[in-house]
Parts: sequence; structure tokens; C-alpha cells
Amino acid sequence: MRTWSFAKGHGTENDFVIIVDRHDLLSPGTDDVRYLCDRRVGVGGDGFLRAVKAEHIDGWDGDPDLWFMDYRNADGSLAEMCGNGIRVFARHLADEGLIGAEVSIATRAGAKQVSVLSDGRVRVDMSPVRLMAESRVTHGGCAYDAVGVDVGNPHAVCGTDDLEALDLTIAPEFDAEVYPAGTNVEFVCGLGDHHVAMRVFERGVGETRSCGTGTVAAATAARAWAGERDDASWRVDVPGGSLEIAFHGDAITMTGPAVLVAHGEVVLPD
Ligand SMILES: N[C@@H](CCC[C@H](N)C(=O)O)C(=O)O
Repeated sequence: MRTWSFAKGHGTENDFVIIVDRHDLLSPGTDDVRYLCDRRVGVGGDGFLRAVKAEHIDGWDGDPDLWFMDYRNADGSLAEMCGNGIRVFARHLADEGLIGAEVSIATRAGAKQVSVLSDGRVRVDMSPVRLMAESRVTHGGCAYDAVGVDVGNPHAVCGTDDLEALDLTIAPEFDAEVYPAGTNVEFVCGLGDHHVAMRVFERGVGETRSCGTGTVAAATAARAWAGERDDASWRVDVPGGSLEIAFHGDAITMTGPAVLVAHGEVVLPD
């Protein structure tokens, strides 16, 4: 039996189990992640965040002293980046006195600049973000021309007029040649000036209440659909809350809440 200290937190109701493993001693496997994220037998979460010093990460060629966010989806699969997760990760490390208010955090999508704001929110520079080609997504008998957006992890963004009508217990289908490693799929509906609503089907999870990288993808696609190039802030509403996505030159920041709800010890089966 293994007993690990954990924290549980969420960002706009996208929830995570977090462990600090500074010296890379715990080696969580796929089954461990599935167990921790299971809402019946484990702690429960859409994803798992492990904080480990970057010096222990094979292939990391940046500053070895950074904290590395080892993110896994609830099904145990790895992802390059998690926007809500990195805010919760920073909130936890800041609460534990392990980082200051301005910090660079290493991820599989590179180092991200993070600011823990005095009002409790966390801001992350999500750059680089890249628009990709359109491809076809089908769901519920409808076909969408989905804009691809690379936020470090892949997204296919579909425009719709009716978010409520979607049954996201059913996975959208996408072109596996365009997304060989799978993709997150966002459905986005315009609400007003620089304001959209979004629902998401996350790779490795299913429908979640929010996806931070997905909101960046949604705002990037909405901005492209509007033909806008100027600096501006967008509000992206998700079922679990709202995030602010700001475009300044080549930089794109995401600002939103990060809440810790529990700390404890969990016993993992051998
Ligand atoms: N919830 C996340 C994204 C997590 C990773 C995603 N499911 C993937 O596989 O790329 C977010 O807040 O960005």
C-alpha cells in the first residue's frame, strides 16, 4: 500500500488531484491516475497534476530548477498543457510557499509565465498559440467545419447557435489524419461583443465543466471568424464559470480563478 499526500482543487469547475513530488520518487502509473481521478473509488477529478522539479524530466532542456507540471487526463493519458490545471497548480505551490507570485512553470508545451494575482485569480501567458487548418467534425448528425488551434495541446473549434442542444455524453468524431494524437473539441456560440459561450469534449476525459486551453482556442477561433487583429480581451463563458482571454501582440493571457478545496492523504492499492 502507498499513502500519498494530495490536494484537490478546481478552476471554473475543471477539477484536479494534485501531488507534490519534488524529487520524482512516486512514479504514478496509468492505473494510479485512473484510481485517483475516479469519482467513486478515488478522490475524483478531470485530471491529475504532479509537481516535480524539471531536473528530473527527460528531454527538458530549460531551467532545471523550475517546477514541472506533469499533467495527465483522468484516463491516464498524458497531455502537453492544461490551462485550468496550471492555475490550480500555481495556487497550490504558492499556498505551500514553494513559489512566489511571479513564476515560470515548465510544461510539456514549454515554460509558461504565471502570475498569482492579489485578488486570488491566476494569470498565465498561454503563448504560443497557432491557428491550424479547418477540418470536419461530426456530432449528433451535424457536420461542422472546425478550426484547428494548437495551444500546446490540440483543439478543434466548432461554431454553433445552440449549445444547449448538444448531447456531449456522445464523443464528437474528428479526422484522425488531422489529429493523430486525438483532440479536444469545443463548441462555441457568440453572445455579444468579444463574448462567447463554450462547451467542450476533452480528449482523455469527456465533457468537462471547463477547459482553459479550450477557452483560449475558442477565443482565438472567434477572433479569426470576426477578422479581428487588434489587441482586445474576450470573455469565454463555460458551464463552470468564466475566463478572460486577452490578446496583446503575439501574447495571449488567460485569467481566472483557482480554488483549493481539500487536502488529505490517499491510500493507493498495490
Ligand atoms: N482541462 C484542460 C486540458 C486538459 C488536457 C486535454 N484534455 C488534452 O488532452 O489535451 C485545460 O484546462 O486546458
